[in-house]
Amino acid sequence: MTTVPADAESVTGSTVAVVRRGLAAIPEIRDGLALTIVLALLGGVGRLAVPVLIQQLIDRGLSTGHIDAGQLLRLGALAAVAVLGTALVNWAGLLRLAVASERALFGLRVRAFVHVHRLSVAYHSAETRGKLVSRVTSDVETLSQFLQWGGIAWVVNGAIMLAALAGMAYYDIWLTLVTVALTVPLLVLIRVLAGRLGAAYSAVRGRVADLLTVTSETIQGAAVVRAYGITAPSLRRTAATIHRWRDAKTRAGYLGGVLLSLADLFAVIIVVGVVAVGLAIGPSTGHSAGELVAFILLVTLFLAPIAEFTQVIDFTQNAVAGWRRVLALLDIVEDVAEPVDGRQLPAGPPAVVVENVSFGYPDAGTTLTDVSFEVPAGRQVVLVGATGSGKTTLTKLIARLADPDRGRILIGGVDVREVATESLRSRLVVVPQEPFLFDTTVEENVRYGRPSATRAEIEHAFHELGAGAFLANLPGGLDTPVGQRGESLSAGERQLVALARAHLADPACLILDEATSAVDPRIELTLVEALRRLTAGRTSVTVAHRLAAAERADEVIVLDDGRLVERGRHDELVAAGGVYAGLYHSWRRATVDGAVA
Ligand SMILES: Nc1ncnc2c1ncn2[C@@H]1O[C@H](COP(=O)(O)OP(=O)(O)OP(=O)(O)O)[C@@H](O)[C@H]1O
Repeated sequence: MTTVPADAESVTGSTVAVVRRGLAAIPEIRDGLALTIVLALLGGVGRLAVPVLIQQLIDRGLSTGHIDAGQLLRLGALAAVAVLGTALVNWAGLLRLAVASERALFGLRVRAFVHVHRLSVAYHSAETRGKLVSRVTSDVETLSQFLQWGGIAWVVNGAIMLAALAGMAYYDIWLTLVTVALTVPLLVLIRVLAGRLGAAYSAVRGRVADLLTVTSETIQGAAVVRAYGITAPSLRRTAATIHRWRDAKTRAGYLGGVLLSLADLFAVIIVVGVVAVGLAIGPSTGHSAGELVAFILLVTLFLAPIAEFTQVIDFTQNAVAGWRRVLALLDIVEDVAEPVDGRQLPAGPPAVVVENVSFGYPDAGTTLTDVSFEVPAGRQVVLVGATGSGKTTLTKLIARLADPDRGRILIGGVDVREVATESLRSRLVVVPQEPFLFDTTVEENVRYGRPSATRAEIEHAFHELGAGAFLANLPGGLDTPVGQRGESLSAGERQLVALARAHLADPACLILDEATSAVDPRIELTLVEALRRLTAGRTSVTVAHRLAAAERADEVIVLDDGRLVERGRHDELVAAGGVYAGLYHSWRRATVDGAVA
C-alpha cells in the first residue's frame, strides 16, 4: 500500500495510471472479460459488414443494367442476418458487462466501507465523515458508466476505427490519407479538452463531498439551528456549497458539450472534405458507384467512434475523478493494524496498565503527554479533569480505537497492539459519552451487545442492572422504538439502554464515558445503581463528569492539559487541596449544594 498523508483527498498520476490502478482494485471486473471483449469485437465487425454488403448490393444487384431480384434477396437476407447477429452479440456483451460491473462496484464499496471502519478514531473527525460517506457512495457510483460501457468502448471503438481504416485503404489509399489528415486536428482538440474535462470532474467530486458534509451536518444539527435562530446563515452556507457544486458541474457539462458538438461538426466537415476531394479527383479513380458509397459509409463508421469517444471520455474522466478519491481512501494506511497472529486476552478481569503514553490527533497539538497509571484487575478507576484535558482520548487509546504515539497500554499483561481485535472487542466494551442507538426497538439495540441473546436474556439484563421498573414503564417495553439515533428516548434512557447492551456483552473490562448531559433525578438514581452493578467484579475505567462516581472509586486519576497531575482516593485528594479538590468543590457548589440552596 502506498503511504499518503491521511488528509490527501485524491491520488495523483496520469489518467492511464489511475485507470490501471483502479482496475486492479476491482478484480471482479476481470471475470470473463476476455469473452466480453470478443463479443464486443464481434459486434464491431458486424457493423463493418453492412457497408461491404451495400457495396455488393449496388454493384451486383443494381448497376448491371437490370435488377437481379434473386441476388438482391440473397444480399438483403445476408445484411439482415448481419444486423440481427450484431444486435444479439452486442446485447450479450452489454449484459455481461452490466453484471460484472455491478459485482465490481459492490466489491469496491464493501472494501471501502470495511477500510473506513479499520481507520482509527483519529481519522473519524466530524469534518471527514461526509467525505468518507461520499467516497463509499457517490464517488464509487461515478465508475458505473465507465465500467458498464466506457472502458470496453475504448477497445471496441479503437478496433472499429482500425478495421474501417483498413476497409477504406482497400478501396482507396489516397482518399484514406485525406480522411486521416482531416481527422488529426479533431484528435488534438479532443486531447486538450479531455485534460480540462478531467480537472473539471475532479472539482465536481470535491464539491459533492462538501455538499454531503454540509447537508448531513445541517440536518443532524437542525435542532441547534432552530434553537439559536440561525436558519438564515445556515441556509446561506448550504446554498453557497450547492452553488459551488452546481458551478463545478456546469463547467464539466459545458466542456462535455463542447467536446460532443466538436466531434459532430468535424464529422460533417470530414465527410464533406472527402466527398469534395473525391469529386475533384473525378471519375479517373475508376471506382464503381458501390465502392464510392461503401467508402463514404466506412468514413462515417470511422468517425462514429470518435463522436462516441467524446462521450466515453466524459465517462472516463468522471470515473477517474471518482477513482482518484476512492483509491486515496484505500491508500490511507490502517494505523490501528490487526496484529499478525494476534494474542488472546487471559481469562478473568484483566489489569490495565498505561505506560508513558503520549498522543496527538493529526494536525493538532499533543493531547496526552507521558501518562502512566495502572488499574489492578477487577478495580474501578475514575478519570477526572477539566473539559478538554484528554480523558476521552485516553479511554479511546485503552480501547485501541487509536494507538499512542509513544508509550504502550497493557491489558492483562499484553500490549493491546498485539491482542487479536476479536479477543479485545469481546473482553472489553466501551460505553461512549453519547451512546449510539440504531433506529429500531430497545430489544434490537440491546442485542447488539450479544447477537445470539434471547429476548428473556435481554429482559434479564435490565433486571440485573436494577432497571426493571424503567423497562416496565416504557410504552412498548422491549418493543419500544427508539427513533433515529435514539431520539425518542431521553438522554438518561438512552444511557440505560447502552448500559444494558454493555451488560449483555458481559465484558471483563469496561470503559465508560459518563454523559455530560443532566438527566432527571429518578433516572439519575437508576443510572448510578446500574453503573455500580455493571462495574462490580469487572475492571473499569470511568470518565466521571459528575464526581459522585469518583467518591466511590478505588482510585481517582486527575488529568490536566493532557498530563496526569494527581492520583489517589477521593478523600485523600480532597484533603490534599490540589486540582481535584478544586474540581470537586466547584462541582459540589454547582450540583449538590446548589440543589439544596
Ligand atoms: N478527533 C479529534 N481531532 C482533533 N482534536 C481532537 C479530536 N478529539 C478531541 N480532540 C482534542 O483533544 C483534546 C482532548 O479532548 P478529549 O475529548 O479527550 O477531552 P475530555 O477531557 O474528554 O473533554 P470533555 O470532558 O469535554 O469530554 C481537546 O483539545 C480536543 O479538542
